[in-house]
Amino acid sequence: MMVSHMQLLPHFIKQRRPLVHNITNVVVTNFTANGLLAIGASPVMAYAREEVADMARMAGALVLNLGTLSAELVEAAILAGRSANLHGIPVLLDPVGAGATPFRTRSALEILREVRIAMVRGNAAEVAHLIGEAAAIKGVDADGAEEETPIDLAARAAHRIGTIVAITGKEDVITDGTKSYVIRGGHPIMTRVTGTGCLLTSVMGAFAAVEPDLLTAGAAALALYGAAATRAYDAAGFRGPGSFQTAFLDALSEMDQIPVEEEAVICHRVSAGRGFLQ
Ligand SMILES: Nc1ncnc2c1ncn2[C@@H]1O[C@H](COP(=O)(O)OP(=O)(O)OP(=O)(O)O)[C@@H](O)[C@H]1O
Ligand SMILES: Cc1ncsc1CCO
Ligand SMILES: [Mg+2]
Repeated sequence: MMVSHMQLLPHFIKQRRPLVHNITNVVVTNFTANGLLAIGASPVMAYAREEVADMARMAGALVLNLGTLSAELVEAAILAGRSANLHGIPVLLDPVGAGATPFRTRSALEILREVRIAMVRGNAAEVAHLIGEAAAIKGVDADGAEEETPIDLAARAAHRIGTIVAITGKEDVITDGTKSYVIRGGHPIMTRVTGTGCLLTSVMGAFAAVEPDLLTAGAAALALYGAAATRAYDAAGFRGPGSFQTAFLDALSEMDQIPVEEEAVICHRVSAGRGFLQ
């Protein structure tokens, strides 16, 4: 079922054009809107306290991103999140820079307390800080080549926070604490284009809007996003981060025609809450 079912989801997005309400950061706003449009979703950015609850209620998913944080943004995120919770709409959290300042960590934790979050997506450092494990992050070697697969960290976070947790990097992992996927794809050039992580969280929101099994939705989004990035890098005429960003938007618009290799998606089951059996 796995990959073949995942492969259907981009078609559903193009058919249903789900509204994705983003409360996001000023750096990635345009890229996020264009990326969501490319896959066939309907993006909206709305921040005013006066309207966030009404907008969230109409959406297929709500994405909260803490990249350019303020007290007002946290307030709006909580109002929108509570409205989404009330109406059964999945809420995703991108805790950008958690751990970088106390305000960022505190705000992410406050949102996790006040809103029922379905999915958290961040890099390993951000997720580790959310569960107070900053010191436990394994280092990357000098070339950044040997990053540890953070599957156990993701599972601990899923248990402690009580959400699905996705950690991205060289390899992506996603888990609900019981079942997990390790996904290979993408390209290192993605770290040289700002907002590839932020857009990914919003793309996961679009997938969550069309697939009620949120772990499957998240894994499918990671796999197809990575496959689109690989296709973009391979596209003729690639010269650097600028042309990659353009090629990536083009590849995202063809997501429904990009095959995901079976070997790129590995499913594991948690054994007794720690360690994984394939
Ligand atoms: N070394 C790498 N090789 C392949 N893909 C990568 C690599 N690093 C990141 N990616 C991909 O880039 C995307 C963004 O992940 P990343 O972990 O960089 O997010 P992030 O740190 O939140 O980024 P940002 O904050 O800039 O939005 C994911 O699809 C991930 O798979
Ligand atoms: C560069 C930057 N600063 C705050 S948010 C952001 C975009 C990546 O999340
Ligand atoms: Mg990020």
